[in-house]
Amino acid sequence: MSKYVLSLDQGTSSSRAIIFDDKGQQIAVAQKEFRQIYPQSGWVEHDAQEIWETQYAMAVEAINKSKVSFSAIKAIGITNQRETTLVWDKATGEPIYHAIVWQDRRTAGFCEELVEKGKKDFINQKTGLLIDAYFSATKLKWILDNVEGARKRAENGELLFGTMDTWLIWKLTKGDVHVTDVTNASRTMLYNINHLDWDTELLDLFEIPRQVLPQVKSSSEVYGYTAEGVFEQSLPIAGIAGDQQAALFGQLCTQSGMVKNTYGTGCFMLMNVGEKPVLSSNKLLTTIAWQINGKVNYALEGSVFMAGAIVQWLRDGLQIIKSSSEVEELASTSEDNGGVYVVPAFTGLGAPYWNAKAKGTIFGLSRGSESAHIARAALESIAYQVMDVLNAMEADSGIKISELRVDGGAVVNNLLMQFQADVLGAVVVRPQISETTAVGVAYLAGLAVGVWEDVDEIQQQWVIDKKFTSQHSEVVNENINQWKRAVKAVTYWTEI
Ligand SMILES: Nc1ncnc2c1ncn2[C@@H]1O[C@H](COP(=O)(O)OP(=O)(O)O)[C@@H](O)[C@H]1O
Ligand SMILES: O=P(O)(O)OC[C@H](O)CO
Repeated sequence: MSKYVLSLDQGTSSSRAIIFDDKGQQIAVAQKEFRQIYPQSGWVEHDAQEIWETQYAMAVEAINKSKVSFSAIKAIGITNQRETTLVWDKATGEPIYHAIVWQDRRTAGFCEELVEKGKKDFINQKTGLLIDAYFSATKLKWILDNVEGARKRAENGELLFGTMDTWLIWKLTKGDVHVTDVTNASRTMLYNINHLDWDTELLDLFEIPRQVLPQVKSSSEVYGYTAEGVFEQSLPIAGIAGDQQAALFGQLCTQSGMVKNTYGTGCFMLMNVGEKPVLSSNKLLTTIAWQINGKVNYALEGSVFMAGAIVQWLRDGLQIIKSSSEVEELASTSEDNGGVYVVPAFTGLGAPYWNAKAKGTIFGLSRGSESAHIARAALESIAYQVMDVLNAMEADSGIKISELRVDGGAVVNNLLMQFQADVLGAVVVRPQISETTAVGVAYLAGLAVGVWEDVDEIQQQWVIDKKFTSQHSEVVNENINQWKRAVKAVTYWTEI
């Protein structure tokens, strides 16, 4: 009889639930978007109750759609938007404030102060992270400082902190289990990735009482069981991973030097660097990839803020396409970019630049420029940004990357994938399973309960859909040079 795993994929814009069978095949999926709350410019919040309600409803819907019996579902795996920060009352289960989302910039000023105080290396060596409002620590501090009475209640042990994995498990177990895993902990800026524990000096720096923090577990073990009445039958919760780490696992990048890139709204590239952390000299992050059977794997990570989002802008802002999928056809009507370059720094530039003040810019317009050139330049800009991150990764790791495994909504675009291979001078490989995040955590959960014996067994389930081989040429070299000049010009504009 087949065995099944339920994956809960709690993302930034929607809650999804997917049932996988033991061949890694998707049996049923349910997805629901929830509200994005923008109380002020630069602030982004989620209603944590809505996250729980949508995630729970999707789990029930996916189970019903799958027609799989509860006894055949062997485990639940949870993967989530990372860093998003919630504090709730231990006794009532009520959040004391909305969840502050990873994109929220309200603590940027405090982060600048920390940099000015010379805390950069101190924090980087302990956490692998750069000081930024992106991570949970300053968000948690903000809640304790700004919600009336919160700090006192936290010190009295009345409040709990968690990222979305922790919150969902606490709800699924009706308040019985308060845990997270190493991958999520490694994004808080409170966790020491060398000692694998919350770091006392960091807790002091950010004034965080230890008693609010969840227990940190591996990414693959039974953390607890769903409480009575949640589902028809109690199910073990056996896998947790931040969504980008889950995708790295779902892409079976289990050997040191293997790299995946996810092309969604933004891009997240992760490289498995093995069992020792590698600190970056090129403004990448060091993070924990997973912990299985006591063994920790580390990763280097680079994020690009604007990837698929530039295509959304062509659709909603410029209105030169009606749907994202039309971009490939429009870009293909021109043989080249006609000398047009887009630097999509609409919300600054991410890795490896970390220029928060950069603005989006289009270069090289002429009377002959057409919407096709802009569409092509926009797609090319995604590939150049990924190239910059990959080059930084090669420099940090000392490894020449010859293959990039890709996933995410934009990888259906063959023109983009071919151009990506061309500028990287590497093979771009698109697997058949597109839900790499959800399948990644299904694997982590299934490994813990024996659905799969080991990684070797899972390895065979990763099947290639299409390989894009590099056709690197002089023209591509020239394109890359022009891109570099464009980024320099944007940087100059920012400085002025
Ligand atoms: N054919 C396409 N070419 C390029 N980008 C696309 C295409 N189809 C979808 N996208 C982009 O992919 C993104 C959605 O991917 P998804 O993985 O669902 O993102 P997220 O998880 O960040 O919401 C959108 O930004 C969309 O514009
Ligand atoms: O929910 P996603 O797919 O946009 O991913 C968000 C990342 O985990 C943020 O670090």
